[in-house]
Amino acid sequence: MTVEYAQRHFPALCRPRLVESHKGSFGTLGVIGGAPGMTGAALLAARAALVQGAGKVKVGFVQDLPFAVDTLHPELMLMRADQLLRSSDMTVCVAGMGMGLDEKSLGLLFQVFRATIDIPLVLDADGLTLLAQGQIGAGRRNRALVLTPHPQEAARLLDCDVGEVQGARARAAVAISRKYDAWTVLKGHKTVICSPQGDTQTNCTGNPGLASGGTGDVLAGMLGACLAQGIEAAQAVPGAVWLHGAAADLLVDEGVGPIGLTASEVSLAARRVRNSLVMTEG
Ligand SMILES: NC(=O)C1=CN([C@@H]2O[C@H](COP(=O)(O)OP(=O)(O)OC[C@H]3O[C@@H](n4cnc5c(N)ncnc54)[C@H](O)[C@@H]3O)[C@@H](O)[C@H]2O)[C@@H](O)CC1
Ligand SMILES: Nc1ncnc2c1ncn2[C@@H]1O[C@H](COP(=O)(O)OP(=O)(O)O)[C@@H](O)[C@H]1O
Repeated sequence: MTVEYAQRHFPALCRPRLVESHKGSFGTLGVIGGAPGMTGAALLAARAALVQGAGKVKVGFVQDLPFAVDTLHPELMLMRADQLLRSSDMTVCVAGMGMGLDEKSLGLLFQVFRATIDIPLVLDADGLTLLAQGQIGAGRRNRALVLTPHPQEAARLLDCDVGEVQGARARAAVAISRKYDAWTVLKGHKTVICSPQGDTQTNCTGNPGLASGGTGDVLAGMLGACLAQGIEAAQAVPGAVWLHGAAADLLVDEGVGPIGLTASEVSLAARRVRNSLVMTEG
């Protein structure tokens, strides 16, 4: 990880906050996910977004409210997914983490696509598995669609074998971007990022400490937060992936992991990395 690399490639991520900024300057992120048994997936994404600088973060659970407040982060606004989808102030949406795969989840995803035509949408996890079923078309959108599959989800999106994805990762990422007219983040060792136009790049940060449940949810939240802060997808997408890996690398350098590294720790370390980029800007 070098500060110079980030400042050269993702200058928008390294900009200091304007002194006259306010919470409205950094967007309102809606996180939709967390069906029963996977409440944590939505919380991980939402908490990651909060500490990555989103102005306000709302969580729409795919279940009745599991609790009235997140005691670790009471800053989060908690509601049911249908309530969040009816609110009009979301400026970016992140959906799919622990969303479930039943009919109710499919119906919700349909509503998510409908409600987000004019705002960026980051789709992860079960959201991708549902999209791969083909009943919902990504459709025409006015703002970015970002798909963040791990190799198994990529194989579902392309209706092929995971071995084929891993055997030609860049080709798989391009195929997903073309099929869905979207940014693709094909996760795993050396994450491949592909623009909707088919241009690929390979991320250079990260380590096997990230191979634990929930780190992908954290990445989705970070991506949403960067987009909510008004950073264009061309920098927000590769920038958030770089930050996420750089956070894990920092933790390993400090002796936290790779064994036993947790997603929550990555989230907090990513805040430190992000601020270190900003503070050292000349
Ligand atoms: N705390 C929580 O509530 C958590 C909930 N989660 C949710 O659990 C649901 C199921 O997600 P899963 O991803 O576990 O299930 P999937 O069935 O989508 O994928 C799991 C399988 O994908 C394959 N795979 C993943 N990464 C790979 C790689 N780099 N190379 C090769 N194969 C790879 C492996 O065979 C793995 O067993 C999602 O909705 C997810 O968001 C997870 O995010 C973990 C944390
Ligand atoms: N060996 C590895 N090297 C680098 N990054 C990894 C490695 N294994 C996993 N990751 C990263 O960790 C995250 C895992 O995401 P995902 O598989 O969706 O997990 P989850 O669904 O449990 O949150 C991705 O960002 C992926 O790129």
